[in-house]
Amino acid sequence: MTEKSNYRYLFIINPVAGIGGKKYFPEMIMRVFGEMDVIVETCFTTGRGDASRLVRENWERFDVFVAVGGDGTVNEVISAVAGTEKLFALIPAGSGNALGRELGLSMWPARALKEMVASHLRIIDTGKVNGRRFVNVCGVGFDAHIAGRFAKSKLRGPLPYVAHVLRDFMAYQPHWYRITIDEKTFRRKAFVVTVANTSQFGNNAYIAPRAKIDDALLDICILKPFPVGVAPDLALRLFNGQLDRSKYCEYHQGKEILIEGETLGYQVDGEPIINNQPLQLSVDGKSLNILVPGSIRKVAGLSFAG
Ligand SMILES: Nc1ncnc2c1ncn2[C@@H]1O[C@H](COP(=O)(O)OP(=O)(O)OP(=O)(O)O)[C@@H](O)[C@H]1O
Repeated sequence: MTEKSNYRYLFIINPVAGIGGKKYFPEMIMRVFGEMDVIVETCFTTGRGDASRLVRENWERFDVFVAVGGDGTVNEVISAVAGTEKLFALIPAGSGNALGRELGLSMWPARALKEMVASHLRIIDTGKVNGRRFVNVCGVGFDAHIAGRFAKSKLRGPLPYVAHVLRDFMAYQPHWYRITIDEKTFRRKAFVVTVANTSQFGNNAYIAPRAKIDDALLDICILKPFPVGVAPDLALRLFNGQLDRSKYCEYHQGKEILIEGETLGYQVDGEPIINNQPLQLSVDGKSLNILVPGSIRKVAGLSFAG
């Protein structure tokens, strides 16, 4: 691998992620990185799957592949980079920005860029679901339903998420699932079953507050059916990192998870997948080289093992 001072960076920018245009991003990136004696190029994605393609097509020319966008863009880039010697980095510019928030990165792209100049290497886990990688969360139930709604929406940013949740929450019916965690099987009726590598959905909604990004474990949060009157308490707990202490939440950790059920559309890092296959999940410990800023700000839920 190339010495750090000679890293060659490819910034992969999703022009439709989050709110606000991205036209000025290449110039901003070149302003910050152009002053360093490193090779830097930028490119824009043109649609779903393009970020992975851009990594693959430029594999030999770069050492660091930087996702500039939200968790969907992150997922596409890490899917091509994890399990190899190449490096991943991130400039959060999406709607939920789960990984960026988990890592304590600035939500201001210009600032996150400056912080990236003085970054250091960490090695983190990724998850796999039916052969596909994820870095944040994968889930069935209401979150998958909302991911499907959001993917069809033209509006981006955090507010459309809230609008979809408020609109569909009352009518959503919990489903039965057969869940196997490291060979122990049980059945649960659940509103949400989330399997998490990091602690949040994005926007600081901590669905799995005990998750650590490098402990070689997946955290499983089962949110059981609850009376409508409890919803404000659960929402509060979701955002203050206390959901695991609710009696409606069942919390596990494991390495191999199987989820079976009749309604198995699921979400992977916020992207909806329509599929009726059982979900086979596993953790791939220390499988992603990631550059993170030198002084990570302390945020609730951010935790590295050890
Ligand atoms: N040029 C493009 N036009 C339309 N869609 C694109 C384009 N480039 C990438 N995409 C797709 O846009 C989708 C949304 O991207 P992303 O998830 O990064 O942003 P977001 O949804 O706003 O943020 P977050 O996932 O953090 O909530 C992804 O499915 C991605 O594949």
